[in-house]
Amino acid sequence: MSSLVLDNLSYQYNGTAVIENLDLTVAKDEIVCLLGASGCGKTTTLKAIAGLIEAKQGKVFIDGKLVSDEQLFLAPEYRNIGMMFQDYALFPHLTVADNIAFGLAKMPKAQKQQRVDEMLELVHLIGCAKRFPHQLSGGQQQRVAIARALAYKPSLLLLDEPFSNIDTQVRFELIADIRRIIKAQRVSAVFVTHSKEEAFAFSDTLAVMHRGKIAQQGTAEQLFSSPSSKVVAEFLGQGIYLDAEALTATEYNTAYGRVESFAARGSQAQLGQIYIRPHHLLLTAVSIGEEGINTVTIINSRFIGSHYVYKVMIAQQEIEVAAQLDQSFKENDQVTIKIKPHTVNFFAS
Ligand SMILES: Nc1ncnc2c1ncn2[C@@H]1O[C@H](COP(=O)(O)OP(=O)(O)OP(=O)(O)O)[C@@H](O)[C@H]1O
Repeated sequence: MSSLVLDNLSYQYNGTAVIENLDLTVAKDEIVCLLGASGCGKTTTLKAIAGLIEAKQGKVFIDGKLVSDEQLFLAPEYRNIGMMFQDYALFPHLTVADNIAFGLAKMPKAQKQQRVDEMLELVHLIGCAKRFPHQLSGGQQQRVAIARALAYKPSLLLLDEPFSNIDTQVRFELIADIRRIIKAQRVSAVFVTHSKEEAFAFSDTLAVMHRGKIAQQGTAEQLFSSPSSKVVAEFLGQGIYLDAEALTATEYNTAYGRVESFAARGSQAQLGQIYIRPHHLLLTAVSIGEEGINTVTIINSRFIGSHYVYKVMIAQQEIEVAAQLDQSFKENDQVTIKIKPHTVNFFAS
């Protein structure tokens, strides 16, 4: 059974559609990231799942139970969800232990103490039980927040940009740690962010949102290598479009030579564009007799320790290409560009 199903969900603010016919499924024990540009409707979707807003169009099921549709609306406290936000939202006047125990009011005292101890151990804060939130670092406060959200064993955890107030230096350690904690508790989660790096590090699958809809859901590798639309391709990484003509199912002709694909083209169309990412490109010195063929100019060059990064202009679009240390070029050098064989993303025109 899925932990969460959103079926044809829509929501408007003052008559403006913010979520439109959105479908999303979160499997048991899965962490799904809602990823998308600012204003695409991520937080609104999370609020509709939590019951913080009433979505009258479409259905929300949590653990197979209908919690919201045109007629029914269950308040957040009846949805068995845990929530975690970017501003920690801990109670400042309560100790760490009391913050964690907050949702366990109805539990017998001894059991409550045991659960708080378990959670403190899980988040590595055993020695901090009697401290107050202001005596903790940002990362420690988020550990308390996750302990509090998980203490009453919710079916589903909702996280809205929980790492954005954490220093970049410790952020990715905290992300790995909170992922470990969620996996250890076998809880499903929906995580909202606009950061691809956080999404890659934290989630099992990504759901890219665009204008109130899920554009595509899949693993990072699936979305990266087989984006279903230009929106997904562009969101997942810097690249450029080249006009292309399909020659065979696996070969294309472009202004920069022929490109071979590892996978057959999905569409019947012959004309369109292919999306090229930096790692598909190879820059080499111009060989004698090949001057002018597939050449580009180095706009600028940066040495970053393990390799060089060269900015070049291809089909009126700038792109930065990494090259090994033995490929040393300087500004204004002419170089030959080659598109390596790869799984080509072709979009029919
Ligand atoms: N209370 C509100 N009243 C009116 N419009 C709102 C309200 N809250 C959000 N919106 C609008 O709804 C749209 C979606 O907002 P939402 O907060 O869901 O986006 P988001 O994808 O989470 O963005 P961000 O990454 O910037 O947090 C935006 O255009 C926003 O301005």
